[in-house]
Amino acid sequence: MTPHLTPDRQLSKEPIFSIEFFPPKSENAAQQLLATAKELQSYRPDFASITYGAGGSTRSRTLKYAKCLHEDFGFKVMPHLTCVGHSRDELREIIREFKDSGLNQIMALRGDPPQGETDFKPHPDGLSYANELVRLIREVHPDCSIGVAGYPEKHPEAVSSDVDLLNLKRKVDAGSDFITTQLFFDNRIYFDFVERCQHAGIQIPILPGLLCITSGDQVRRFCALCETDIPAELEAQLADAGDDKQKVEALGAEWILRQARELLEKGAPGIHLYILNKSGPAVTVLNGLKKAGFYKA
Ligand SMILES: NC(=O)C1=CN([C@@H]2O[C@H](COP(=O)(O)OP(=O)(O)OC[C@H]3O[C@@H](n4cnc5c(N)ncnc54)[C@H](O)[C@@H]3O)[C@@H](O)[C@H]2O)C=CC1
Ligand SMILES: Nc1nc(=O)c2c([nH]1)NC[C@@H]1CN(c3ccc(C(=O)N[C@@H](CCC(=O)O)C(=O)O)cc3)CN21
Repeated sequence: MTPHLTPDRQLSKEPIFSIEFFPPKSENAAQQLLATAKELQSYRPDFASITYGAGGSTRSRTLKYAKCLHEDFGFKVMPHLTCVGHSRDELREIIREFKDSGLNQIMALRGDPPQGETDFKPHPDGLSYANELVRLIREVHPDCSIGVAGYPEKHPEAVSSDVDLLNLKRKVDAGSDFITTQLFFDNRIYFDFVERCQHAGIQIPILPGLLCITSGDQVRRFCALCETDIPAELEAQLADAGDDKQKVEALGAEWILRQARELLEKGAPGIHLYILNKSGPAVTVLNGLKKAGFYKA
């Protein structure tokens, strides 16, 4: 099963378009998520994913907002699930909860180490790698569409790109349906990755993940963490814009619109936007893609 395409999009063979939320921690942040969901509803994303942070509180928050986006806004929702801090039995229970809530897509991740820790430590009765989680989801929720993460610039912990690719292949062989990539700002990196995946026998869709930039410091911090390169041209634009939030958001949206246009022109199956619960950049990108003829008005 490929990622869920809305039926009319499938008929018209339009590329996939999906958005990613994170579960809000405050009332203000919750209002922002709701306003963004409302604003993006009319763009009919094929699915909306929602992240899963480390620890117990996120379990209920991810499920709460997954249900809200599904039931109140009609999105097909793909909750993330990570192995962090959970036993196998707990993971089975969460997968069943997703299933019982009508959620039929899951992003299967190992997960980041909790804040303040540098190494991932598996739960004593838990799972160590995402390929094991893919297998567990297949057992508990056989008809689920399963997404996994791919790293065009290599996962920071992997000793080499080749080893990382073999590990991606394990996730594919365990039964995943599609790959969403880690964010990147240089399309050549994506196209090279797709080619390497093809050589490794990976045939499922590879959906490029693009980050909606909202602040220079935030993007630098996050890119340092996941070892994503910021091209010199983008860095120069960010430096030039400094703390001018409007300028940063505009140049960021323009950058990913340009990326998205080229990705789609050259055959990417669609785009996945890391929107950070904000609608502005996504609207700019989607309107730009409509204007370029990739989506119907
Ligand atoms: N929450 C989100 O939206 C996203 C989170 N991430 C984060 O990225 C990190 C990695 O997650 P995943 O990609 O799901 O992890 P993963 O389990 O696929 O890979 C983690 C590391 O272990 C290696 N590895 C994988 N399977 C292995 C195996 N069977 N034997 C030996 N080594 C293996 C990989 O090469 C990689 O270096 C997490 O920190 C995850 O939360 C990544 C993308 C999206
Ligand atoms: N290793 C890893 N962990 C993740 O959770 C993750 C990825 N990679 N890659 C794909 C998406 C992108 N995600 C992101 C990307 C950026 C921020 C970020 O910049 N956060 C801001 C605060 C955002 C806000 O409130 O506006 C920060 O300053 O950390 C967070 C999650 C979550 N995902």
